[in-house]
Amino acid sequence: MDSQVPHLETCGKLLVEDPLVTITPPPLVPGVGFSLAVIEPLVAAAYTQLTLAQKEQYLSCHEVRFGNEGEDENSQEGNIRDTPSGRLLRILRSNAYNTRDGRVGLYPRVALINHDCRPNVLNTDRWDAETSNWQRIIVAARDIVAGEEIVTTYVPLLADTATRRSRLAQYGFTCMCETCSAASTSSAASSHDDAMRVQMRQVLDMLEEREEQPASDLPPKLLARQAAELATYIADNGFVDYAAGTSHLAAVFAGRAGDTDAAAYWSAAHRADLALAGDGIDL
Ligand SMILES: C[S@@+](CC[C@H](N)C(=O)[O-])C[C@H]1O[C@@H](n2cnc3c(N)ncnc32)[C@H](O)[C@@H]1O
Repeated sequence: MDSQVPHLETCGKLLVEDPLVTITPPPLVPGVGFSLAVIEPLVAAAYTQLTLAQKEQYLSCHEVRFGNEGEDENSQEGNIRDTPSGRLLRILRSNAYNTRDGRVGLYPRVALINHDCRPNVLNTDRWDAETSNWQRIIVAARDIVAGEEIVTTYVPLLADTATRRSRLAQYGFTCMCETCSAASTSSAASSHDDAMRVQMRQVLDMLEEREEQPASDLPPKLLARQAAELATYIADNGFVDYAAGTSHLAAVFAGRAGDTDAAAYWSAAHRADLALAGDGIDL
């Protein structure tokens, strides 16, 4: 363990980064994704605007290449050509984040962070009026001991192992984090973990729908209990990407059920979840 690396406490802001490059992608093609052929010249044009040092930073980012991609025109997996702009596009595909205004950005330092299905940081974004950029912010979601790897998630975590792995395939690896490795053993604990993630996703979808369009088919007290269970599950598991949203739902449904104590409790939890990313931004 490296004694020079400090022990990081929950809420510690680890990294704030401006995008090196952003592009506005064409509209998503349903079932296909973004058209790589349209994005390639956009990336190449953005790259030419960079300084030499920035270009080096861009090219230092990890590049995922699938099988014989670039060599075989009939390859089914992305098939980005083996050209300089093809390489730029592959780097963007391997590391980019969507910004909240519909753009796609490359953040080279954030891009160094590996994936884990139980991450230890919140990885979010914030509008920076000074630079007119969506900055990415990395915040410790729990205490992190010196020498422990900082890990984020590349995919939604309220999904079972097979679903998470299939979404991670676009990054060119099979996740073997502790959670996924346990799933390979088909242990009861891991089956339970998978089942809970899926069940909580269903509860989240149901509550989000009912928040928008209240329906009278379920009693308010039952909805409040389910929202509180969901928010507690998210907090207990450290799935901070979902924390602000689920504490908000727990406060809303407690209020609708007339439980003022619970509404106050979850409102305070919601404020704390927002504060984790700083500036009270809504996740
Ligand atoms: C955004 S980059 C992360 C930084 C990269 N490891 C590097 O050294 O620059 C994503 C790539 O890192 C690797 N990676 C990230 N998380 C991983 C994991 N849990 N298991 C195996 N490979 C992983 C994969 O090659 C993936 O395409």
